[in-house]
Amino acid sequence: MLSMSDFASCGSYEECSATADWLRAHTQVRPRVGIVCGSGLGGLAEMLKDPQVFKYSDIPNFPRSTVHGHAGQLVFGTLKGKPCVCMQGRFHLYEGYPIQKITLPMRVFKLMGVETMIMTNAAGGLNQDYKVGDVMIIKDHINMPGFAGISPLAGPNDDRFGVRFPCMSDAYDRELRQLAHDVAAELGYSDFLQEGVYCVLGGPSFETIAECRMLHSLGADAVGMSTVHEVIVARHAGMRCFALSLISNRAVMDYDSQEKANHEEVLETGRLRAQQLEKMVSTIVARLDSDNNNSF
Ligand SMILES: O=P(O)(O)O[C@@H]1C[C@H](O)[C@@H](CO)O1
Ligand code: HPA
Repeated sequence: MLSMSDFASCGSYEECSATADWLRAHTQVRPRVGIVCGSGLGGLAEMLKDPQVFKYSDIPNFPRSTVHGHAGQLVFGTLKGKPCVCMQGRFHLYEGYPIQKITLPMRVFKLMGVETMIMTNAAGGLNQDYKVGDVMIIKDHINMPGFAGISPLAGPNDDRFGVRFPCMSDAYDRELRQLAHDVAAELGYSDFLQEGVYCVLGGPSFETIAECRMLHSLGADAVGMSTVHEVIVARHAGMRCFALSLISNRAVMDYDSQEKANHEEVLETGRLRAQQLEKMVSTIVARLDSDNNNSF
């Protein structure tokens, strides 16, 4: 159980610096790219060469992963020659952590030198054109917990990370999205590639039919329980963000349907698309320097 003072220090500059210092002392890798693996997508971490693996339970100030399909370890290594850090497992609001704790790794990565974040997740498809197994480039989000005042940036702003009122209209980097389209076309993946709006809810219950209908009518193409909080903190700290949703199931929109969302189906879809998703992410990482004028 966290005390009030634990809550106050969650995600603070001092806490994040202590974690970044500890990691720097334990690995030679100075990552420029951070990757977050969604449910069932942990195989992304296994692409890293010369991996150095830290269990979350061994890293100061890191929460533990509690969800099946989230291994709970941080992997440092290189991907296509680029120094990377990969979260093999993320944290979710429904696990009971303060939202600032969920997003602490983003600030730690920033302090370690990460410039580009690539997030992945599993999500329910609301868009009626989407099929299970489609991969959606996130172009924008709807932050439902944010409407209720649940924000990782709530509380005093620390200017060392970013400004009090960060802009979110450019949260998902336009050039990286274009790069993903180009890479998918080259790999022959365009048939299952989509681009759309991701809506985050608190979970852990899946949505009711009425909720799915409402979210769809609001303009959401996919619904999930993660990513957005990480993106908000990463953007606040000035990192570029790119995010992919694997449409692991179709959200139930019809009262006659017998379909029921379940975590096993989510993990199974991850297994089916894992290789292609890994290929797509690694090719994007390989191209980061030449196609996006960044400073590798
Ligand atoms: O971490 P992600 O967003 O991929 O996890 C999704 C949302 C829930 O945690 C879980 C539901 O199956 O998968
Ligand atoms: N709803 C919310 N989160 C999810 C879903 C869903 O249908 N599928 C995977 N994560």
